[in-house]
Amino acid sequence: MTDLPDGLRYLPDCFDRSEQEALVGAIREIVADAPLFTPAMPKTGKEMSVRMTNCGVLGWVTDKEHGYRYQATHPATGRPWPAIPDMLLALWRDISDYPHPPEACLINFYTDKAKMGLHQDRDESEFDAPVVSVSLGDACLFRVGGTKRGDPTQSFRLKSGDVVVLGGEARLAFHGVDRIYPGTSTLLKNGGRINLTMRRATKG
Ligand SMILES: O=C(O)CCC(=O)C(=O)O
Ligand SMILES: [Fe+2]
Repeated sequence: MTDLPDGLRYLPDCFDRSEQEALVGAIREIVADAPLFTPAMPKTGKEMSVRMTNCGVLGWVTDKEHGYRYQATHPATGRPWPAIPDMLLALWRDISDYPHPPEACLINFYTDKAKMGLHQDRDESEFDAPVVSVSLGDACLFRVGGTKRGDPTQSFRLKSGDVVVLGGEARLAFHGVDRIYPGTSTLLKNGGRINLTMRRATKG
């Protein structure tokens, strides 16, 4: 991990165990109101291996018909997304270096076999704000490269309580999750990994 792209910050152990437990409690409440759904790729309709939901005034969704987008309501219930928990807003205030709050917090749930292909987060119209990512539960192998798909990549392990910031030059860095390491955390009763990414979708 000698030369991480400029603007990528890795903040290990940002949340201690009791804070992680509090976050999981808050996520459980969110999921009770805004159930996990299975996202599908635009056009092909191929389902992703993660399940997801959101909190915030906007949420990121995707389906075969309408593709990647942010919207104010849950695709299945039609209800507004629940609020972003205060602990996450506090993290954003502390580390985002951006003067407005995040609008969306995407919640990804990975089972043992789930992964996420290399991609850029570019459905936002504000790239001055970073994407702030929190990992909970089982560790994963995270891959990050440059701003072009073919750029060299490097991989490192993210564990429960770690935070990654994709900002500055790295805001549009390609990244993905190659694999989950089952049984590496006791945080989630049934195992798996939760990733939270706070995003600003519109200009402040
Ligand atoms: O799970 C992760 O660590 C990354 C998630 C991600 O890149 C995304 O939701 O766009
Ligand atoms: Fe991403």
